[in-house]
Amino acid sequence: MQIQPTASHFINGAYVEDTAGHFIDVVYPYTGEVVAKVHSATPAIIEQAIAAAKAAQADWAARSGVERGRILRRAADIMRDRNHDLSVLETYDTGKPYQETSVADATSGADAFEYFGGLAGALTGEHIPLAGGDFVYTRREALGLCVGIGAWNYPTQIASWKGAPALACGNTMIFKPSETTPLCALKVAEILYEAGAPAGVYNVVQGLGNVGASLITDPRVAKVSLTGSVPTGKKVYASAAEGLRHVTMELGGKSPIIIFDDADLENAVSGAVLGNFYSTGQVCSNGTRVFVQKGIKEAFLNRMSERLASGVNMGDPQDPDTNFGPMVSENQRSIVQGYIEKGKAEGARLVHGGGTPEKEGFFIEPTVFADVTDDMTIAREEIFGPVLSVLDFDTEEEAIRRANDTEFGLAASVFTNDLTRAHRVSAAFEAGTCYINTHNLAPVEAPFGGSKMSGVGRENSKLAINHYSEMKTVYVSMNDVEAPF
Ligand SMILES: NC(=O)c1ccc[n+]([C@@H]2O[C@H](COP(=O)([O-])OP(=O)(O)OC[C@H]3O[C@@H](n4cnc5c(N)ncnc54)[C@H](O)[C@@H]3O)[C@@H](O)[C@H]2O)c1
Ligand SMILES: C[N+](C)(C)CCCC=O
Repeated sequence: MQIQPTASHFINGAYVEDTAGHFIDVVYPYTGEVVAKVHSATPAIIEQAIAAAKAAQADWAARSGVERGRILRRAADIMRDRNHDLSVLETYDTGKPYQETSVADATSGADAFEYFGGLAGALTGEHIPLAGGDFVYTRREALGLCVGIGAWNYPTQIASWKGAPALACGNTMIFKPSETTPLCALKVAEILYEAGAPAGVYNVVQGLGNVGASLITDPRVAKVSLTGSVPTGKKVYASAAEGLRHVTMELGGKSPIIIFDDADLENAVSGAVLGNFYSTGQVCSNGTRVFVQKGIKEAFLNRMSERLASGVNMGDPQDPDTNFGPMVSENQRSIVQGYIEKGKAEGARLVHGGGTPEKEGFFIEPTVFADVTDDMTIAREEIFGPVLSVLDFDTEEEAIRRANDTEFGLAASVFTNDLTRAHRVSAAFEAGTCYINTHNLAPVEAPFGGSKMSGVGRENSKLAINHYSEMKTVYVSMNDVEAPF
């Protein structure tokens, strides 16, 4: 497996380098070793990428949707064929276990290219008949050059979820991965080019926030789509607003899971496991505030502790038997440790985990707190690590009110066997993505995104097309022009 990429950036159909850019170390979270180095983009690299993407856009948009779609579907096939290698790379980049990456990352990227490749040929405007024979038709047109900026938890998926709808609509893209996980997006660019995307259609440049900031203030850029934290989202949104650019903001969360007494306990525990410990808790939509009705609280805590004690296999993430990997970085681990200490200090009851195992890598144990109250720091702030907080409640009204008492609104789920309650609670949730009797599934066919401070716009599904295209109205007169003088 080649970990060091051919060069740091992929621009205009080729790997390019500018060694004047400062080094970014790629650290394998399991060993702490530097496994690759990339150079941050210099102003010359940024200019090269913008010029290439801008120059390629008109020709790409002028091709038929069927042709664009064929290229995207070919890219999906290549991604599936190379799933193993892409998953190994994703594991080096993030530390997530291969057991996860082999089913959730390149496969999710391939789904996006297949889905939006399928839609590309079906993108149309409409015909609107008017009085007197006049009519209007609308043309669905690309926005132009789009910038994608990624977080570090799903580098292949984020590069694909942004690239697929953008390219399907006839836009070109410059994608800047997170500086923590710079490798996977380069493979997405390579595959798209190999699949037939013309040079300049999908480009990748490396760098920290300053590179992202330079990209989105360039007047040639029409749209920015960010996946990242709320503080970054506020800055990027404000900056995009200066140029009235289109935006999609996929930001953080502090999502609730409500478990009623009548829920299937085993399913509820499984949902809370998926919603807290998958990807070692580094998932935006995690349901980290688990509201459990008092009647089943102790049973829930006991079963959760048993499942964690017997089921977690923490270790070498490249070993297919490992199901729990390290945190992405030393820094992220110490942030999470800080929250665990705060939880203890503020009076939450530590039920499971809380420690850092004596082994190499940035590991932290899956951690469960009970008796958490709404005002505790661990119940209010996004931790982005494997820390589950159990809060108990009496009534449905109370659970909904407390679940919604947050600035975030990314996801929410309800576990109950009462059909009408399930739909009532889902309707009451202030969140963009809700689940009944499950958590954290994100098929490409369904819109994904947040409300309140968790985001603007939606990724995936047919809705994403609206976020990467705009309608031009053409009024056609079939009559003489009536004028007052
Ligand atoms: N809603 C979603 O779909 C989703 C998915 C994954 C992660 N996230 C969120 O992402 C966060 C974790 O990721 P992170 O730590 O990489 O987030 P982050 O906000 O620190 O960084 C995200 C990206 O923004 C770039 N950036 C930083 N400052 C910038 C600026 N001023 N201008 C332009 N770009 C800038 C970074 O270099 C990085 O590529 C969490 O809050 C998580 O919830 C959200
Ligand atoms: C597909 N998941 C697991 C819901 C992750 C979506 C991206 C959030 O971090």
